[in-house]
Amino acid sequence: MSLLVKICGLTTPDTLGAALDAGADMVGFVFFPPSPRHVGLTAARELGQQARGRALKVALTVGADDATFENIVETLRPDLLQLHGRESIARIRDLKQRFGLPVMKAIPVETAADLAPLAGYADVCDRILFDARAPKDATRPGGLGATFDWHVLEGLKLDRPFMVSGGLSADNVAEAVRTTRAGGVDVSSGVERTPGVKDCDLIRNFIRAARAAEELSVQ
Ligand SMILES: O=C(O)c1ccccc1NCC(=O)[C@H](O)[C@H](O)COP(=O)(O)O
Repeated sequence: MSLLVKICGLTTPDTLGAALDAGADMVGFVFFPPSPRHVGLTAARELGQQARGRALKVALTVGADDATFENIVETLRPDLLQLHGRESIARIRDLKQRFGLPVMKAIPVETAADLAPLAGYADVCDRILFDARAPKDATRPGGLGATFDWHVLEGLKLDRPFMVSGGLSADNVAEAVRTTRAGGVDVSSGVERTPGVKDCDLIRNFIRAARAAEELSVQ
């Protein structure tokens, strides 16, 4: 079964090109100013044109308002909206109707109790991303390079495709897929030399390692 591989937090043409050339299925762009990976609208337009037709473009936001989404849709032309804030189910329905785009909701995970809202989100979202819950003092809700206990997802029965993220790297991605049986993997810090600075070789190594783990995914 094929495994979706997402490289998130891309900000430059060369690292985006490395991800595309290495066969990333999804490329993520962060629209959250406190993030070291935040992209402005001019860069979003240029990177979006570079990725068009080569991978799914994912726009990542945190509690964004409609005007922000309108600017992102006009410049990046995303294929998928990834919501990392406290977006309600009603807000997600509204966004899907307003922009006509599929939505992937990020669910922060630390313990099994964090799966409580899952059913409601799975009813309205097209995909689910399980990510490590950020510490209370974090300056952003994701992209922190920390794993969560993947056994929390062991045996999960979900009628929506889901991805696993949080602290993934070429060294642990196979174990993450083996434990969670996720249909996709998502990485940001694990392909960076310093926060926000992606490394082409790390990107290539991660994608190679994820492809090697594909047969472990049952989605
Ligand atoms: O990446 C960010 O800077 C970010 C900022 C605000 C909200 C979410 C963010 N990233 C979300 C992602 O999809 C990351 O790829 C995911 O959290 C995994 O990140 P990492 O642990 O660094 O691989």
